Amino acid sequence: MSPSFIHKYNVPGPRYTSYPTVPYWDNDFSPAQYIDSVRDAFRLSDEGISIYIHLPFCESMCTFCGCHKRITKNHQVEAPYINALITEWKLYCSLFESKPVIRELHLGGGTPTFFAVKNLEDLINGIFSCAQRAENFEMGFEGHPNNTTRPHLQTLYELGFRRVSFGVQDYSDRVQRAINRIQPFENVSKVTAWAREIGYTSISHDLVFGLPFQTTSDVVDTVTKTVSLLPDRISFYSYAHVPWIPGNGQRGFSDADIPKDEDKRRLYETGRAIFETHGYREIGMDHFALTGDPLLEAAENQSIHRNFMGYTPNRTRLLIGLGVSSIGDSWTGFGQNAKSLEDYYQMLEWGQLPLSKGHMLTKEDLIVRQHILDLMCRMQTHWTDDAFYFTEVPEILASLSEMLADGLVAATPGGLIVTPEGKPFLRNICMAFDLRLRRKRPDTPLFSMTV
Ligand SMILES: C=Cc1c2[nH]c(c1C)Cc1[nH]c(c(CCC(=O)O)c1C)Cc1[nH]c(c(C)c1CCC(=O)O)Cc1[nH]c(c(C)c1C=C)C2
Ligand SMILES: C[C@H]1O[C@@H](n2cnc3c(N)ncnc32)[C@H](O)[C@@H]1O
Ligand code: MET
Ligand code: SF4
Repeated sequence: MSPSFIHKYNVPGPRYTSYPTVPYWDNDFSPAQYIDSVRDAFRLSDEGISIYIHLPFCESMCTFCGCHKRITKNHQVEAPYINALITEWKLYCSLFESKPVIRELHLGGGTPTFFAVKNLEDLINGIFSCAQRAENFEMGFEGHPNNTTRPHLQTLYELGFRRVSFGVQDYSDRVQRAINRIQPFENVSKVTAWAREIGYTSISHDLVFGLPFQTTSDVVDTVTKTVSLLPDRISFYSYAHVPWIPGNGQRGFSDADIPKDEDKRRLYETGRAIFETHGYREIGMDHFALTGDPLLEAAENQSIHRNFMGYTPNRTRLLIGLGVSSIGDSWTGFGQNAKSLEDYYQMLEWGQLPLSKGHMLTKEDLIVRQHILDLMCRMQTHWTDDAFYFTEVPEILASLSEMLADGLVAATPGGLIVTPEGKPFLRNICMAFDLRLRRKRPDTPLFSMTV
């Protein structure tokens, strides 16, 4: 790729797990209105619903991590948190006229495997005390290779989990020291083998490129070790440097230690080349999978979807987020829970859903969201149908003129298609459609860099 493109287009920009992006949500959010939209979405969701459960605790702080977490070695925190999650879920169940059917359930974090097996079992049994599994339900969790035990894997398997993703990040000692995460290959190899023996059908590894001190040879080594374990899926995330997010703990290295621009892009391309040699195919912005993987099939038949959890092969109308900081999505609205444990517990004690902010989508938001989703998931969009046309389309095309001239996007009749050269700049292309960002550029840092 031409370095001049990187210099031209590498700017701060959202990852578009939602539209509008969280910083652009309305300030005057009404929980009651959001709750009504959840009820409406529930009535319409014959495909079943999705649940995301955030388990925020970790024993130690990885200093690259952008997730919402609370560091503690005190495991007394587990039981009250599990009880609160079940209380929250029962509040949702009381909104619905029939027993919820769960199509997809994901445990994320933080570190789900921080919790004792028994507590995770109580959590899942609590959820299914007032819900049932859809015929084609899918359940997955994020496991930390340093603390996932065989009983974790075995018990969760018996409860119906078939997907697991392990945080790997990078195998180099120097990088691991800089991100305060010492994690030998043996640990990853062991948990991967257990998961496979037990019968998990989708084992995924998370890697990150652009970490402090990470070199091309670190990526070669990490990716080579990763493919040797043959995970079904690999996420290869671009390091998001967002040290201004309160409490995220990104520290212990300086800006100068982080690979940038063409150096960072080279790390990605180095990894991609090795994945492709080993039969992995690129999906969307940051995923790879082996042939036959449902995510790859969904990408190929264009049914792939994107939400707060990233890319998914299923599209449900309703996503309920449980736990601190979780985000729910009723398609016409978003709602995010309180970020602090104290506020989260307090609101539940008052018998309220612990929602602290959110956004109801306007007609315009819904159209823009569809375009952004189409670009992120299908690498193209169009407005030939009146329902997808909006008055700013000519203005958006004008603002894309340089990317059109550079061959990163191409015009189609009544639409746009992202070219292979344009894929690294997908976030930039989406930014052209982001009417809320166009109207008000942020005056403080909000987003990580697009490259
Ligand atoms: C799987 C873990 C992660 C989740 N998000 C991130 C990680 C590592 C990192 C991340 N996500 C966003 C940003 C902001 C900057 C950017 O590059 O765009 C970062 C560093 C986007 C984002 N994700 C959530 C919010 C509130 C935002 C900001 C708004 C936006 O850009 O859309 C919430 C969120 N992220 C994750 C989950 C599970 C989640 C919901 C609770 C995953
Ligand atoms: C859930 C996964 O999210 C990824 N992850 C966590 N923090 C960041 C960040 N700042 N930038 C990119 N990816 C990150 C890790 O790979 C983790 O395993
Ligand atoms: N906390 C786990 C890990 O670091 C899961 C991924 S990060 C949210 O491995
Ligand atoms: S990477 Fe995982 S273990 Fe590390 S701080 Fe983030 S959530 Fe916790």
